[in-house]
Amino acid sequence: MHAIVDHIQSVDFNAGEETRRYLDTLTKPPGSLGALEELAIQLSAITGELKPSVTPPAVVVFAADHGVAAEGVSAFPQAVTAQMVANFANGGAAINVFARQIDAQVEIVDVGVASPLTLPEVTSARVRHGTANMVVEDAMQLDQAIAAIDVGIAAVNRAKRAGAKCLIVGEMGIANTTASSAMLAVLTGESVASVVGAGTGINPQQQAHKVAVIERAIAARSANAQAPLEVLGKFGGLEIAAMTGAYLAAAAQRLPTIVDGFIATVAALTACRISPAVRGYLIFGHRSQEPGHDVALKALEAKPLLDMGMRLGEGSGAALAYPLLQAATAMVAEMATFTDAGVSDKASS
Ligand SMILES: Cc1cc2ncn([C@H]3O[C@H](COP(=O)(O)O)[C@@H](O)[C@H]3O)c2cc1C
Ligand SMILES: O=C(O)c1cccnc1
Repeated sequence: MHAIVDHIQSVDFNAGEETRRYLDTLTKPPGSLGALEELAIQLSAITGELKPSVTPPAVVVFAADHGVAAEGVSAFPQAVTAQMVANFANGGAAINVFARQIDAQVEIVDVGVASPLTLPEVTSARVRHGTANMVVEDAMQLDQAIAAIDVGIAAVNRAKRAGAKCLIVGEMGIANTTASSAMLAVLTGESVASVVGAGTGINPQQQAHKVAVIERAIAARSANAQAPLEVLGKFGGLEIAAMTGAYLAAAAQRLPTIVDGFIATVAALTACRISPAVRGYLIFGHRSQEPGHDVALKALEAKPLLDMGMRLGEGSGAALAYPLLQAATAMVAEMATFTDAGVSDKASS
């Protein structure tokens, strides 16, 4: 991890400004393509190129289990994590469908599922068989969090070597909205009640219980909010750590990265707390319905591209946003300039 962190440089703001000036020479009123123009500017700052490509994209989904599931914080049992990994391997999950739609290669990585799994389609990189219950003890040890971060780094390096020009990171792990909510409350100092949501669909009574479970864990663990790795180790998940590593590696590789929903954004916040320069490489795909997502987005000063009322994870919202990145790059590469098209660039007064 440390070698990668040392490698991360700020995005190239000069390349971004060059694209901003070029966009004003294209045959449209200046700024009229709104957020698409900002996206083009960011993609240039990330890659250092005026006309970058984001094709092909790669999807990496990290799966792991959570000891805190034993507290009854999810609407679904822990066994669903492994069952969904098999579903990913068979190509039947939402992320498989959306990945096919955008011609993305998909890698599924088992970084810590609790039960045995032997699926040839799944990369086996298990750091431990699920985390411990954060109410009782630290979810994992610091060296395990770092090992899981390294799993994420390795996966991104593989995607990059395979030719990926854009990264989409997803997760699967029953009870991971509890882990993410605990991390976010500690990292931001916001109240637990303000970041907790229904996750897979618990009722208001179960949600009050989820808040109480997290409050008990936070009181018992006494983490230093200024130490992101410690917060990750005490409350996080192995897949959240791997996602954190993936964002660090993507920044080191100058790979445009689309952040998915709530869990992904908490991992992104963790990566940015480890290395603030990561922020410039991140594009936020959508606004999740999970209430903590707004808190996490605000902490990152991020504005998501889509608002679809989704609350799934897996990288689904990021995959849906990907065509907007393609549109931004096509706009820069293919639109005619005022000079080329013989169109007057003077607004009449
Ligand atoms: C069938 C199914 C597919 C999923 N795909 C993603 N999640 C999402 O739901 C889980 C988080 O919610 P909670 O904290 O309430 O358990 C994660 O696995 C997340 O990826 C799923 C959940 C289920 C049940
Ligand atoms: O936004 C997400 O990532 C999310 C929300 C609820 C359940 N799983 C994931």
